[in-house]
Amino acid sequence: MFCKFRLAVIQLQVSSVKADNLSRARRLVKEAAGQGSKVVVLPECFNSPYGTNFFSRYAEKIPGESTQVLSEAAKENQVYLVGGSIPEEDGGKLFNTCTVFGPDGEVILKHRKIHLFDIDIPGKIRFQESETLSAGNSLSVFDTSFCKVGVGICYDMRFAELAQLYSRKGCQLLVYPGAFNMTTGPTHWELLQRARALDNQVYVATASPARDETASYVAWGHSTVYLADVRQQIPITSQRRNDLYAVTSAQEGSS
Ligand SMILES: NC(=O)CC(=O)C(=O)O
Repeated sequence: MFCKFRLAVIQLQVSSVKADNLSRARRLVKEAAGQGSKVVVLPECFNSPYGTNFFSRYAEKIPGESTQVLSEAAKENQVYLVGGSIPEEDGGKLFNTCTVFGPDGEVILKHRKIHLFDIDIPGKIRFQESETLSAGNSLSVFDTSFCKVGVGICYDMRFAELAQLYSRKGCQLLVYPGAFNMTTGPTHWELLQRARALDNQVYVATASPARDETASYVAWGHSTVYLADVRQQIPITSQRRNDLYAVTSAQEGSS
């Protein structure tokens, strides 16, 4: 089942002042809901600058200050709120974690970034999330009154198998809070979203922090929604040769 609804992606200005980030997010969720949005998506690291030197300083337990704000914003505005991500501290480890809240303000999902962003492009960008973060180990799907949704965070979008598994689980919308940069953004950000949408014939939505040229990590921006609504016309789901190939999850059978 898929019902029509309005989705908002919030390209939030993220500063080094956590309280400002939280109040800005709260105000914009209200504004999006006021315009009829039923599902609202915040960017990766919406409460903290994005950088390995910031994660431990901004990290919180869940539930904590930031998720409390998200819960209240979801409830006050009666929306499903995909709360971007925050640095989470749990058991002495740090994670890059997305929480999702229902219109009643209850948390319905916690997704920890599965694929850590470790890249080294000489002369351009070196970023090693694994220096401070641990990876999550679960696929994350939630139901809304409109459709089923699969969640990944930023680098997770590069892994086609994850999107394929979400699609096979019945997701018609994939959301990726993300923060690509000025090197990978221009070449891959849009291309990856279109690829995930086209391969799986699902909607894909991404929310990025707004670009801030003074930040240590300059986000590419360009939050987007992509649609590949050709399921009937080009029925690749039923044409798939499951007798020849398969994508399986180590969690298969347990979910
Ligand atoms: N920031 C990320 O997790 C991913 C990214 O910027 C990229 O894949 O490029």
